Amino acid sequence: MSDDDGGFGPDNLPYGVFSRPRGERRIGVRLGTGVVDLSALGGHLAQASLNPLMAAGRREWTAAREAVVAHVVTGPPVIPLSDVTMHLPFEVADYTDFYSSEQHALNVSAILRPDSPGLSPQWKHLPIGYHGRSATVVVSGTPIVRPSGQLAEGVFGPTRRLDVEAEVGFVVGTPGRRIATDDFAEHVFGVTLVNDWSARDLQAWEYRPLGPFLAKSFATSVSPWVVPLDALATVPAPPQSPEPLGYLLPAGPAFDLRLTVEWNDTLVSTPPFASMYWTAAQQLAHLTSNGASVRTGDLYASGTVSGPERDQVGSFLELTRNGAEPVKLADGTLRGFLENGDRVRIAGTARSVAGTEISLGSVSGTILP
Ligand SMILES: O=C(O)/C=C/C(=O)CC(=O)CC(=O)O
Ligand SMILES: [Ca+2]
Ligand SMILES: [Mg+2]
Repeated sequence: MSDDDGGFGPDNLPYGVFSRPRGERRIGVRLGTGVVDLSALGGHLAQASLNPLMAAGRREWTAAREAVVAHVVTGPPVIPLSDVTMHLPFEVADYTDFYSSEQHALNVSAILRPDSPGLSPQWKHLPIGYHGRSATVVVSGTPIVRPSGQLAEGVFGPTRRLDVEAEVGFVVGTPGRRIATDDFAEHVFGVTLVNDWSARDLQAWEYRPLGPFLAKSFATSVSPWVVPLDALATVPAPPQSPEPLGYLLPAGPAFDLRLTVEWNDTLVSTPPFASMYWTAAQQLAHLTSNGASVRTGDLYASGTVSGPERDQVGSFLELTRNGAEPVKLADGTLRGFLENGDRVRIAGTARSVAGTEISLGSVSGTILP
């Protein structure tokens, strides 16, 4: 990452939607510490959301990126981020969350189900997921109000085990159904960072047998920046055994993304995305394999990203062993789960197709009572 652009140089150019005071929403790309207004380029770039561009398909995406790169080299004005408000960059259609980190699944199982630790029998045969709530996907910086709910039998109140999940989101551009893994890049527009906030006490009480419901539907935060697939270098997917069924093959590309999790400005974890078991192409193939359709603006998230080390986990449930082993923050205070006023920032870096280190931006949220 070069010092002067902070990972937001001309090899990156993630898209976002910004406004200036009393101004309308516009599409821009991040350049250094500012944003370049793309409205002068016209067409799908002169809109208030990324959806029209996302709906236009892969050829248009590549053409738009070429036009943006050509525009950026002419030295256009860069509006400082401090002068703009960032918005949700696209209208979220459906939101789906997967569970594709083997290490995360093993950790959670050992912590929450010590009587039967390990992967569930289908785990290596299909990418497990659930359908979430798109209406509560919010842009980074939106305060997160501590949810209330049933915490245990006869107890309704504010969650005492509010947690984060560091994830990578994939944004669908072109609609489709029964999408082959080879067609991943025809349908997926780009990548954004996701924090899938989770209330562990609600979750433990409500989730069997149908899975997460209110424990995760209250808020999901996303970065304001969508990094186009065209910007990202790919790496080979990790080996899978047993071999998945044919509709999940070939596995498709993997991405060497490195995340960081900061709790009140203390770096507590560095989750490695390259270690994910199921690829984003397999997740999309599975999601649509029954004939279900995806549409422009669908967001699907990887699942919590956890590596093998204690300081590589993507949730505080894992980091603090369900609160039993608190972490010490830089100010000397101890934390098991989130307290009111706490702030979490998930950031990430990637390798660009040009071989440079680029930033995925960040997703932050502060907890309100
Ligand atoms: O294993 C469990 O009981 C629970 C797991 C999760 O809460 C994780 C989830 O939402 C899916 C993921 O992010 O990997
Ligand atoms: Ca999740
Ligand atoms: Mg959520």
